[in-house]
Amino acid sequence: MATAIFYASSTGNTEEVVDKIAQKLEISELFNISNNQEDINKISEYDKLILATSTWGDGDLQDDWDEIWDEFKQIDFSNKTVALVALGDQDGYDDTFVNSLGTMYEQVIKQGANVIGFTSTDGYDFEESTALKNDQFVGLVIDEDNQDDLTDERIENWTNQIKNQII
Ligand SMILES: Cc1cc2nc3c(=O)[nH]c(=O)nc-3n(C[C@H](O)[C@H](O)[C@H](O)COP(=O)(O)O)c2cc1C
Repeated sequence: MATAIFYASSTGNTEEVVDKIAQKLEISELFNISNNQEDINKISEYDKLILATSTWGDGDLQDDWDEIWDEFKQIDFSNKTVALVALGDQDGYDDTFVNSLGTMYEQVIKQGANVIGFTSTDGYDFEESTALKNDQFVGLVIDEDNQDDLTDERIENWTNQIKNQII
């Protein structure tokens, strides 16, 4: 079965990152839930998924994810392999850095997901984040506000890391 990416983006940063990931992994099934929140219902049709969000407010999920969150919580993720991506700003929000990733991770594992694609915190500088497990980020973390020069390399490394499990 094909792999799909579901994402939402307020100012376009996550969208840009998702487009690059899709290109690297040759994934053509992309669903922007900022355009159509109903698309969330299609998650059940895939057993391999990449979910991407940015972080807003005080470590919150991006607004469109937030709006469908009650529905999202009902999705059964058992037998699904999931890789997570989050965008944040480690300088401006160093005590809630990519907390949206932590929120998404906790929810999908509660619903039975096999989450892959953890990454090192080397090269990031922040005080606190809920997106950590055993000192690793529970997905790919991108900071377009402070480290956009590292984005392509981070995407390259991460897509190579997950390729065999997600495609
Ligand atoms: C008002 C506001 C609140 C934010 N809150 C957080 C936050 O709590 N933690 C974090 O890591 N990033 C935070 N960010 C940074 C965004 O997640 C970041 O700019 C991201 O690249 C936006 O992606 P998008 O355009 O796809 O929505 C915030 C940005 C703004 C403008």
